[in-house]
Amino acid sequence: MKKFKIEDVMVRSFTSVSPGQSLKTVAEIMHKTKIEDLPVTNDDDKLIGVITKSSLLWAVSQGMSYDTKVRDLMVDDATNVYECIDYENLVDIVRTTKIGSGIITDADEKPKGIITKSSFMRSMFKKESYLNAQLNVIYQTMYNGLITVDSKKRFLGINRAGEKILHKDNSSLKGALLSDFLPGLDIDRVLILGKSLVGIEYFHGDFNFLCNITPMEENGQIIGCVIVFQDITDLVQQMSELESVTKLYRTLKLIMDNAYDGIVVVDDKSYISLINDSAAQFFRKNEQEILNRPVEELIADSKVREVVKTGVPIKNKLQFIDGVPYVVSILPILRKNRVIGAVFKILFRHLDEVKELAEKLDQAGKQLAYYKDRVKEKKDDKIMLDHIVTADSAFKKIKEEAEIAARGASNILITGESGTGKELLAQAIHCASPFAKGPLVKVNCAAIPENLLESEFFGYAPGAFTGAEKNGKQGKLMVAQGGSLFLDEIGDMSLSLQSKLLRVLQERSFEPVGSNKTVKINIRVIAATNQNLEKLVEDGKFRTDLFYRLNVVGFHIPPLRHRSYDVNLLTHFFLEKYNKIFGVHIKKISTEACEILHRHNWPGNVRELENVIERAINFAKGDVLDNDILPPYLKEPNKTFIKSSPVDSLQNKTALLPKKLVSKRKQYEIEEILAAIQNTGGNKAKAAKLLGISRSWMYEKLARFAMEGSCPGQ
Ligand SMILES: Nc1ncnc2c1ncn2[C@@H]1O[C@H](COP(=O)(O)OP(=O)(O)OP(=O)(O)O)[C@@H](O)[C@H]1O
Repeated sequence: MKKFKIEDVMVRSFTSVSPGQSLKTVAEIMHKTKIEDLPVTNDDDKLIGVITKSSLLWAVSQGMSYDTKVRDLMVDDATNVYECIDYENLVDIVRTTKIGSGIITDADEKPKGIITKSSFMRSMFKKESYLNAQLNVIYQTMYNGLITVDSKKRFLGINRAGEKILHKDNSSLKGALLSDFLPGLDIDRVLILGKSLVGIEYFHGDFNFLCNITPMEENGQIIGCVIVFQDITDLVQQMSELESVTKLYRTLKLIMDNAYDGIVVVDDKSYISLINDSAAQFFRKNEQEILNRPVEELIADSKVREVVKTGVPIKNKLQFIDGVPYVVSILPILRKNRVIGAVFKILFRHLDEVKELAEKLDQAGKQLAYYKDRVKEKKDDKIMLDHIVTADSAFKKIKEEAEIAARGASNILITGESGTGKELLAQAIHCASPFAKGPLVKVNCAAIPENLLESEFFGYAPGAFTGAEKNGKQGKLMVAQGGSLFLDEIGDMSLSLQSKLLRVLQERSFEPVGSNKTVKINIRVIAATNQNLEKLVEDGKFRTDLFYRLNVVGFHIPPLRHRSYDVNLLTHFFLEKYNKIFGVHIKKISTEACEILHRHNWPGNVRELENVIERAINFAKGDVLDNDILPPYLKEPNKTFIKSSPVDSLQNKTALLPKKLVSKRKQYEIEEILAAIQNTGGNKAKAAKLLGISRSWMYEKLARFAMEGSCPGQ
């Protein structure tokens, strides 16, 4: 603040008078200078008194002569003020002096200036407006909001920050009561007791404020209060975010510390930012000594830095640490496509343990398939032949024949690659048959653990062997009584069980394990396999007599790649099915996506197509299924023709002869294109649509076939 200076207050140009001068001279000087109190000095110019206007007027009123001397009227106990007086003392003097002015003297008591009440007031006004301006700047540039209200809680003023926070301006608040704009803010204690309130939390709508409320006093009276407030909504939000980040960090650390494997996390500069207990123990380091150190100080020749640089993950690679092989993975941490760190994971289990685990997993997988089948058996959804979707003439014929065959009781053998719909056909045959009143019991000959196969089939008598259930167990043959027994993967059945099954089929009866009671059966057997049973017979792995017993009626379902009509039809069928399941509305498939689906070889047949559509619907945005959401392997051009299911040996043979395969495939394709053109009355655009391919692609194919001369009738 500006320092008080007496020169700013005093009048400098004045005239001193001597004791011998007359009243007339004094009156003339007063009139000229407009100063009503003049210093009286002696011959040494020292102040000896003051002659005032009021004493002059008094002399005139008494009829005194104008020649009366100053010494007769002057006040000699004049208030003189030293120039180095401070502000408070000066205020005192001005307040108490009788004369109404003060003479400022220097150290030699010589007058230097005069302070009159009016000059003092002027300087006070100046000072006040200066202070006001200063206050206003502080108050307006404050980050916090500030509101003043009077003792009746009426609005007095608000600063700019306050206006912004409350979204109200000064003029709109004029005349308002505090309860109008900050309802519920209690300031009574401040106004009544004169006590300040600090750190009051106040909620207003969606906002949180922190307030300090201070009383304003004048002469011991509370005349209102000042409310300083800060919007802490963001702060509260940030605090809660910080709290959740801390919680997340603790959870992450807990999970990491409890993980069996060693985990090291690095930042974008490959400095260690996190390490779990297992890894710290493994590297025999203390967490604190390794945090924020370059990763190489912990793992000498790891590729962590490389992963951080390239963003390319390294998965399940063998790395020797202290001469021991470990499986490690290094995965980049990405944020908005930028690598911001990496996770190094070391699998502590020894590799032979991993192998053992993989075997166990495989076993568990088989068991899972087995139990899944058992659960499926419980479902009594009826599958009719109409549920089998096909536009393929060969498959349509199979459906017709299956309907006729279903009416009888002959055993049926269904062959075809994996995923072509063998089980679906078996279910439909069962449902269309007189055995439909009974159950359809499935036995996956490849999934039942070898040691359980016999008891699963024939069941066992009570107490048949140690560990057996007390009351014995019904075998599948018994459960299937009056219905159908679906023997899936029959090609995987052991030779010993094959003989037992043959006996059952011949005698239509069997004996449960550990029992000598013969049970008569009335079942229809439907067997299925994706293996070439004839070849297995040739190799002595499958009994000839059983083969003929089962193959009384035989159906071979063609692979999907030979049913390109079906690709389009099934695609739309699954689209509709998964639209319903997922509650989405993917209306169509882009032409590019259709072409990709058409070009693919479908080694996994309908199951693969169903999985592709299910997955695509999961990823689809909008209402069109586009090629970008199809799995990348479908778009790799060379793979589609090479891929062939290893299961059908006939197909395997053709797969080994690419030329033959290609020409056979071409033959199929051209036949389908021509059939489509015929079905659409020669309309090629419609034919392409029916096939789910673009017109240009169809023309291109026709032209190519015509050139190669492979087009029948062209
Ligand atoms: N023509 C079809 N119409 C509708 N769905 C089909 C068709 N063919 C197969 N599917 C579906 O494809 C999946 C695989 O079919 P399924 O299990 O019958 O094949 P599979 O030949 O028995 O296979 P695997 O030999 O591997 O047991 C099932 O979900 C089935 O419903």
